[in-house]
Amino acid sequence: MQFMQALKDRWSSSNSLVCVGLDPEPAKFPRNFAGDEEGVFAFCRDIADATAQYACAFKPQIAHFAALGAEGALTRLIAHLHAAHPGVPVILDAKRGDIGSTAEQYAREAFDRYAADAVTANPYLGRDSVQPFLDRADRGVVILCRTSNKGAGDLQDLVIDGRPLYQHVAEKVANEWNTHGNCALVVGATWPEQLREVRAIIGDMPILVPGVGAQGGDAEAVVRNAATKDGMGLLVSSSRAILYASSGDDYAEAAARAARELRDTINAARG
Ligand SMILES: O=C(O)c1cc(=O)[nH]c(=O)n1[C@@H]1O[C@H](COP(=O)(O)O)[C@@H](O)[C@H]1O
Repeated sequence: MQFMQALKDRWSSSNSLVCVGLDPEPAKFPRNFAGDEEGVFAFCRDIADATAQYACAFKPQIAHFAALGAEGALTRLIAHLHAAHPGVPVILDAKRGDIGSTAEQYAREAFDRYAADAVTANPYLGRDSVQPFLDRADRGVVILCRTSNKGAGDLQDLVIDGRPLYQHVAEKVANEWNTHGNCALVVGATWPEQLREVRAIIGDMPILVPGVGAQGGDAEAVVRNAATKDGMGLLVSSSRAILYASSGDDYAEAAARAARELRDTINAARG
């Protein structure tokens, strides 16, 4: 099924806008998990299985696997997510983008090697650098717009033709790049004002919103500023606050509780 349709179906069936981020850091694992490929896979699998009922999507972060030499765990994890939670789209957070011939390999990596339903992409090399992702009409392309980090404004806020660069990104993606209807944008939860501005530019296009939980973003403000009129349109993503809610034997229950609480906070704000 197409990523966008799968996401819409999942928003409805789960009644949740929570995206569960899977960023393994073995130093934070409960003591019975090793930091090897098997431990990384088993920990992420347990968290995913415990939180799936509260998730509209999963988002594994590729560097957290690759830095450990645990790409095999990432392959196994995504295969497990598809098999055990077939309705939940998987977004590979890789923030790719490069000259066309290299971007083509990145698209193959995300969609064919890892079988992700969507991938995050960096637009700053221009359209041709994300075209191989855009061309895969059945997969999602989640493009950085106004990132959650402190330095986001260093470049993304530079004013060109009277508007900050991130607004140009929003406009270009919505009006020019989204020919297959498979694009979404990334805007950090740490920037509620910019979320409101981006929503005004892009209509109903989905926004991936990292930055709640460990980065301190306000989930209620995210919903108030950026939900679509029908109370959808958002993937509010949290990694560490869910993954490492407890380092004890109750790690899976604690993760489920953290995901449920985030869902409930969001749903209360959706009204
Ligand atoms: O594309 C992303 O997912 C992303 C974009 C952004 O602007 N900020 C951001 O934090 N992320 C990712 O979202 C996750 C946030 O993790 P937590 O702060 O632990 O919830 C990390 O995997 C980041 O790489």
